[in-house]
Amino acid sequence: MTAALIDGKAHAAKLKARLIEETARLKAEHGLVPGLATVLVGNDPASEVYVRNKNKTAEALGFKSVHHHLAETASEAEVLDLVRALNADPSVHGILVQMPLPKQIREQAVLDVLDPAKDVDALTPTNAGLLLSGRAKLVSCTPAGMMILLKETIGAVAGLEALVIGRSLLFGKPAALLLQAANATVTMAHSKTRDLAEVCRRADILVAAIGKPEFVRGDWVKPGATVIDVGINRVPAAEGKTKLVGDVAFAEAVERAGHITPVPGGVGAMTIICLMRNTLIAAAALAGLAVPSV
Ligand SMILES: NC(=O)C1=CN([C@@H]2O[C@H](COP(=O)(O)OP(=O)(O)OC[C@H]3O[C@@H](n4cnc5c(N)ncnc54)[C@H](OP(=O)(O)O)[C@@H]3O)[C@@H](O)[C@H]2O)C=CC1
Ligand SMILES: Nc1nc(=O)c2c([nH]1)NC[C@@H]1CN(c3ccc(C(=O)N[C@@H](CCC(=O)O)C(=O)O)cc3)C=[N+]21
Ligand SMILES: [Mg+2]
Repeated sequence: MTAALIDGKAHAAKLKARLIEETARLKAEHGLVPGLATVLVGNDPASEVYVRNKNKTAEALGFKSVHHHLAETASEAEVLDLVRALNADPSVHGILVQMPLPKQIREQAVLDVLDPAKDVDALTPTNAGLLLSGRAKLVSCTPAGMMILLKETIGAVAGLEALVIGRSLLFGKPAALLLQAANATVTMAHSKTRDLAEVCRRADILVAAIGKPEFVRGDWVKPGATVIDVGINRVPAAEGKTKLVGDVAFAEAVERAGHITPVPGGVGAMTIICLMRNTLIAAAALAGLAVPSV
């Protein structure tokens, strides 16, 4: 059996079209222009590319977009001051602080000052807690993108065995909560999990967010399962070039899975557009308007 590919780009394009319409409506009816501020600390080339793509997409939707780039050596106080200034800026509705941060800066300290109403990554304790309570206003971008792809490709996940490998605040934890809220039977695995291959073989939905290239092998995949590959790993390729691979050995897994997300062009392609959706939702909520159902 060869799996059907889940086309993240196509689903992202559909959501983008709806967001363009809704952004135009907010502007025409309420004079509201959603504003996204991105903060990058340091010079990680991959992070620079992603943050640039976030600003470009914001502009393509008709958002206001501002970028703040701080030096690798920036102090925690500098980052906190910047976040406080963005909290206070009424033209900014979404603030994204690209992770990871240099080691002199505690991520927790940054998330403790970030206004939850502008926390479009949903990383603050308030938004994480609201998700836990089933009352989330802003949902983490990549997990939200995963849920859209699952709904559009396999429909209901109720009663299915879902496995999430990885337990980060950015992906694994919120992804597991969303799957559980959709009535999947959820297992969370991590670096201390014993016999991961056997745990994987039970999963109807196998989600890998590990950060290790092609770690999940094809024979770990239950035949017919839906595989969501969150990993983004740049590895050496032919002729001194590099290429992106996921956390799943795609060529093997595609022979066993029912549906699978490629890397790139899978769930990663949904992340940025879900960030824009959160920025639009945050802008409407901060302006006291009905939250658009996009
Ligand atoms: N496509 C997208 O939009 C996004 C992609 N990513 C990508 O997803 C990947 C994961 O990132 P992120 O969620 O931030 O996770 P982290 O990098 O913060 O953590 C990795 C997780 O994987 C677990 N892990 C590590 N080694 C193993 C192992 N041998 N077996 C089982 N589990 C293991 C860790 O377990 P433990 O907790 O025990 O240490 C940890 O929970 C990265 O490649 C990242 O680039 C992330 C976010 C968005
Ligand atoms: N505060 C914070 N929020 C994040 O959401 C966040 C972060 N920090 N740190 C790093 C990870 C990683 N991440 C990705 C975003 C977009 C793609 C993406 O656009 N992927 C495309 C293109 C990949 C490519 O061609 O390079 C794809 O998979 O098709 C991937 C990964 C967000 N992250
Ligand atoms: Mg740090």
